[in-house]
Amino acid sequence: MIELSGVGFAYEDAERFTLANLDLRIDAGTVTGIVGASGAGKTTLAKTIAGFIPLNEGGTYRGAASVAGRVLAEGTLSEAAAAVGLVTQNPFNQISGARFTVREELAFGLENRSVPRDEMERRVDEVAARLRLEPLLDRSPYALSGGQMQLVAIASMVIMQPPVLVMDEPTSQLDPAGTRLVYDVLSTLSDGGTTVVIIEHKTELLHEHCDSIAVLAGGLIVQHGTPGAVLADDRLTSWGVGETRVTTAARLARERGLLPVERALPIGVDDAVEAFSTQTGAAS
Ligand SMILES: Nc1ncnc2c1ncn2[C@@H]1O[C@H](COP(=O)(O)OP(=O)(O)OP(=O)(O)O)[C@@H](O)[C@H]1O
Repeated sequence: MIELSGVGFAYEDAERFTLANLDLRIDAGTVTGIVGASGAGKTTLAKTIAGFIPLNEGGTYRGAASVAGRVLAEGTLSEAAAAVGLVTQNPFNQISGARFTVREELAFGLENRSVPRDEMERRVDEVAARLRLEPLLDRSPYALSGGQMQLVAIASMVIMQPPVLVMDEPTSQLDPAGTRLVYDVLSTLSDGGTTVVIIEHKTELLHEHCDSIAVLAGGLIVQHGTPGAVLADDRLTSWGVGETRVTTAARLARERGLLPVERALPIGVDDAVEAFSTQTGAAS
């Protein structure tokens, strides 16, 4: 379980706290989406869950953040990295720079943990198959497209099998097929007990794949609940979060009297079909 209690953080020389007295509980083995306006502090929250804040970032920190009962701030950065894998927003920065091929890059973290060679090779093959990286294994990590680099950055974190995986906009450079691949891998990992936290602007994806969604605004978690409850919340756009296209269409339909005002707005296609079928049935 991830538990943040009264967490506040102000970057060095910043005029205000980016995170202000923030509380958040995330159950183990779930997939949780974090949403919020640009600049709301989502990346800062991701770094806090991973222990990078305060361990590797100057500034003013308060409160307590724990993962599986351990306060990461009380240990070392490498202990924190073993507990929480963080896939950062820019995959280029995540490439070690110490290895010549994607295969070696994927094995890099395992080498540092002295994982036996045969197990290392098995895990490289497994993650490469999962994320369709086989054709890239002998290429230089720097000779990849942005999307390919993003998949390698994700794979190099997934291969470490951390109990918690935090991903900061992991599909920002991926096409729909790559995006689906990543979300399928995340679902499989969470089925296996991994806790996944994902920062993502595409609310359709969060609706499909998350157990819960938390909204960050004004340095606080202002709403946390099921995707259905959060994405249908009338305050969503005022928090700078985009509703799904289905919800937008349903809202227009409601304004034109095609859906009753008391009915919760649908979020996904299946809910919409049900909402409009019921409506048609009631009207006939
Ligand atoms: N290293 C830093 N030093 C000083 N201020 C920072 C630093 N990183 C972020 N900030 C500030 O903290 C605030 C939150 O930034 P953060 O990147 O966490 O937001 P975000 O919600 O992830 O934004 P986006 O959706 O645009 O990625 C912003 O005002 C930003 O300018």
